[in-house]
Amino acid sequence: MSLLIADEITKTYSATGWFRKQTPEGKGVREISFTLEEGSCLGILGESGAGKSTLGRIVLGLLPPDSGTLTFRGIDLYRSGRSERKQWRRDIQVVFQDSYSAMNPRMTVQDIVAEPLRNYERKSSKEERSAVAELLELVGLGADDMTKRPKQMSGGQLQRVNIARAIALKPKLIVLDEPVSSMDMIIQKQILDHLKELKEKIGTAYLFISHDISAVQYFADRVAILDRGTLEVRESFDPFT
Ligand SMILES: Nc1ncnc2c1ncn2[C@@H]1O[C@H](COP(=O)(O)OP(=O)(O)OP(=O)(O)O)[C@@H](O)[C@H]1O
Repeated sequence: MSLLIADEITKTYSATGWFRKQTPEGKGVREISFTLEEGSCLGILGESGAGKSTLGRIVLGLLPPDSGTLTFRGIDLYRSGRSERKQWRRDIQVVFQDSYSAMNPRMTVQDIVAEPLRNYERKSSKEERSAVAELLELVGLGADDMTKRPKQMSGGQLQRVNIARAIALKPKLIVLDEPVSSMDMIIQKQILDHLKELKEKIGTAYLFISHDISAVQYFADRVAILDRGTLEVRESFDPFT
């Protein structure tokens, strides 16, 4: 059974008020279908405005579709009950492009990474500290980074903190929404290599959303092209066809 099945998902935005001129009726995503297997990576490639974030938000449970179904581990997510939704929030995590704005600047790295553990698991402070140290090590940071605050870290380091937080609960799936877009090439490659390594170590699947052909080609097992709201899954991907 596939980990995630999107079946004919449609979400269109109705243009109202000021947006009436800017957003022609019907923008969004239309009849999107794809499957994602456990431990694999599907790249969603699309240019600005293609509907990438819309799709990401639907998968994260933040935006109910108008029609279609999203089945995760055999459960129809948008028609599921409270406890299944809680499990969904735990099993599907996200890493966004803008690592700095995704975190509270007053919190320490330890607090940021420990947040999901505090929400879902009961750990003593000693257990929490060693869990956070282990997570930081997994993403190539050190235990001495624990006491730092976001302002004391580089963009690449902050994105590693975000990744450590995203993997804290050993999710089944991570939505990577342009996770390396704001970084220079060397840091991009480091982060992507680290994410690849984590995929092998913890068996997480990824939905890798990006406008960057080379990053998607380098990182994803399969690629789907999102073009003005419609999705075409390609088994093999040649950017020039
Ligand atoms: N809340 C909204 N109300 C109206 N239209 C919206 C809304 N959100 C997105 N849209 C429109 O839907 C389309 C898809 O937007 P979306 O943000 O999903 O695209 P994207 O591929 O993520 O773009 P980008 O890479 O620029 O972030 C765009 O034309 C956008 O203007």
